[in-house]
Parts: sequence; C-alpha cells; structure tokens
Amino acid sequence: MIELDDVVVTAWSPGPGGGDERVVRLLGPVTLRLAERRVAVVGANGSGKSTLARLLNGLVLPSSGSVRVDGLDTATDGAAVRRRVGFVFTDPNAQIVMPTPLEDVALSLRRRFPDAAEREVVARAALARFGLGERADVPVHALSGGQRQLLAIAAVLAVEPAVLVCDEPTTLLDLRWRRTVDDLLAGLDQQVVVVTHDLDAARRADRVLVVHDGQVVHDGEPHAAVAHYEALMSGEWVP
Ligand SMILES: Nc1ncnc2c1ncn2[C@@H]1O[C@H](COP(=O)(O)OP(=O)(O)OP(=O)(O)O)[C@@H](O)[C@H]1O
Repeated sequence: MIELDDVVVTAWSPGPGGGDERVVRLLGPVTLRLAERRVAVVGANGSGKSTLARLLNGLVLPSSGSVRVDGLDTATDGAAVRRRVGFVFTDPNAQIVMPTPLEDVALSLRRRFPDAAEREVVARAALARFGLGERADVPVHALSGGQRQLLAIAAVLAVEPAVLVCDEPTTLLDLRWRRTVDDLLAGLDQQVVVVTHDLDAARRADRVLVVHDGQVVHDGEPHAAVAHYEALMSGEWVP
C-alpha cells in the first residue's frame, strides 16, 4: 500500500526575468491511498506527474507531509523504500550504466547474489524473460530503443521490487515496442504505477489519477478519468 498524506513539494526557482529565487509549489497538497495493482497517472506536460512518481521511491522527498510504502517512510527509510519500489525512467539511457545487458542486470543483482557465477545465471534468466536472452552479450549501443527499455525494466525487476513505478516508459518507442512494453507491464505480478501520455494504456489501468497544476484533480475509474482529462485538455472542463 502506498500512502501519501498532505504531501507538498516545493523548490527554489528564479523569479520572473531571472529575478531573485523564490519558493514555488510543484505539487500538492496530495493525500492518496494506492492499493490497486495498476495505477496510471495522466496530465499535461509540466503538471507534476514526474514529481508525483518520484515521490513514490524517495527520488523526490516531500517538503511537508509524508509518503509511506508498506509502512516505510520515504524520508526516514529511504534505502528500504528503494528496495521495495523500482523506478523506470522515460529514457533507458539514463539508467543503463554497463557496456552489455548481462553486466547491467548483474550490477543490479550484486547485493543479492555475491557469487559471480550464480549472479550470471540469474541475470541471463532475467534477460531471457524479456526476450533479450540472445542479446545478453552485445554492446548496449547495438540494442534498439525498445530493447533498451526492456533492459532497463529487466534490470529493475531483477531485484524483485514489490512495486514498479514507470515514468513514461513507452514515450520514446514506436507502436510495436510500445505494445510489447505495455503487455509486459500488464503481465507483471507487482503493483505498477505508470505515468503515461498513452490514453489507451491508461484506460487499461484499474485506477487513473489526473494531475493538473500540481494537483490531483480527478481520481477514479479509468474511462471516466480519461474523459475528464480529455475535457480538461480541450478546455471543456475547468477543475
Ligand atoms: N527541481 C525543480 N526546481 C524547479 N522546478 C521544477 C523542479 N522539478 C520540476 N520542476 C517544475 O515543476 C513542474 C512539474 O514538473 P514535472 O516534471 O513533475 O512535470 P510532468 O507532469 O512530469 O511533465 P512532463 O510530462 O513534461 O514530463 C514543471 O513546471 C517543472 O518545470
């Protein structure tokens, strides 16, 4: 269970025309309980979706209020939260640090499997699960964008997090790879929270949050939530 209580995120930002720094509110106040297996977050560019997603594994900490995952507070139990909550970025290149897929997944596994031979077996199995078994030893730059996104997800899932948070994981992908990644995410046992601009994917979630101007302005059943988001974008609905 993910719990946000009265969460506000602020940041220092230059004033208009490069004037003095001032505090701006990026998000909140937000209070949420997320227990559904598939949660989608939609909203316009700059509305606060990434800030919300990053709160869930402690990449962003609340300026006030609290975020807890299975009772662990992101502010005080950050390392334990990050073991429970895997995070996948939009651009897999931000996340892949090793020269080959095998080495990259093995890096994620180094704490759980100190023995190198055992680690390699587990890493190869993790890659095979995502259709990358044959590509385990090729240079990462030789992978397609879609394969790189699968690799990033495979590396995060290799440590078996309880929750997976994905920030626009299909935005850079063509239709075929988007479907591959969507299907893969849909088939996971984990709770998945996905930020997406893909409204078809959002409609397949159990619950959709619509974020606007740093607020969750609608929260509920996917079809109604997506309809609210479309009305918001066309100016037919003002929250
Ligand atoms: N560290 C920061 N300092 C100042 N402003 C920030 C900071 N991080 C984000 N912002 C601003 O906060 C707002 C929300 O950003 P966020 O990345 O959460 O939006 P988003 O909905 O994910 O956007 P996109 O769809 O474009 O990725 C934006 O206006 C952004 O410029």
